[in-house]
Amino acid sequence: MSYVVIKCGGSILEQLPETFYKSILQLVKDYQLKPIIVHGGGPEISNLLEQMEIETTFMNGLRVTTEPVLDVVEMVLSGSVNKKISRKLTACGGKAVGISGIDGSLLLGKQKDSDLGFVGDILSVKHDIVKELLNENYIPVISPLALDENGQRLNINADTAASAIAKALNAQLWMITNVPGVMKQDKVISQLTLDEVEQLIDEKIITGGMIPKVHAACECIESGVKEVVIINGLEENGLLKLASGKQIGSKIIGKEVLING
Ligand SMILES: Nc1ncnc2c1ncn2[C@@H]1O[C@H](COP(=O)(O)OP(=O)(O)O)[C@@H](O)[C@H]1O
Ligand SMILES: CC(=O)N[C@@H](CCC(=O)OP(=O)(O)O)C(=O)O
Repeated sequence: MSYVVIKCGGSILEQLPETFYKSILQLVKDYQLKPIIVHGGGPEISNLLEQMEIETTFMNGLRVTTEPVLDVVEMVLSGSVNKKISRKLTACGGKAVGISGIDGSLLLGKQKDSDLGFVGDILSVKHDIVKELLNENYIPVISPLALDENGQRLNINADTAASAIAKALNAQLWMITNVPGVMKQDKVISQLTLDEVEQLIDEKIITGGMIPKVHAACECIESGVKEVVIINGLEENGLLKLASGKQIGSKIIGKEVLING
């Protein structure tokens, strides 16, 4: 059994069909994989903030997080979004358990940059709770919050949280989003090296929410994670295609693979 972290982006969550959740269960049954879901919820947070007339801004794809914003982030991520995913997996016959990165002291973070407020980087992952759930055949569904060493809550970008968890478990990382991968001039780039990622950011071809995503992907690859791919959640049987080794979406690789020697 090997682990796979499936990061579900808020950009696509509302549109994921029932077959997506069913295929998560099929990964267990037919491919001997142990899935761990890490989810975002950026658009849902922005919607509620707007309804509450709380202003929200982003810097390089990360939400500037004041105390009132943090309350909404926790409410949306660990509340409605987390429970909705658990409910959908349960409705398909899965054993899902929704937790946040705070539960079981899973994610220890530290404030990233004072300009971003309560936004964190991950210092360590205490994965006991995840392993115990997996051992009992539960599917962990994790929302991206962390505590710092003083017990302060931190808002963690979901790609960053997924990457840290994949690294800690030496799991594959599949990032599910609303685009077919990293795009350049309307075409998907099927393989990208770490250097190419930086170049595309410099050229402003990779922008916004794709920046934390590719950075999280690169960190994983640098620390030895076997496979990191970015795919569209609406790709038909996308998860099963990945499980059977088919090349879809964008794969982040350490260095160029020379096909003919
Ligand atoms: N080069 C690029 N290729 C594909 N998407 C890009 C690129 N640059 C920026 N993006 C944006 O990144 C978005 C995905 O990031 P984000 O909205 O944070 O998604 P998620 O909620 O799934 O994490 C895409 O919808 C697209 O608007
Ligand atoms: C620090 C930071 O930006 N946190 C994100 C957490 C949710 C997230 O990452 O959701 P997506 O995967 O849908 O983008 C936020 O507040 O929107």
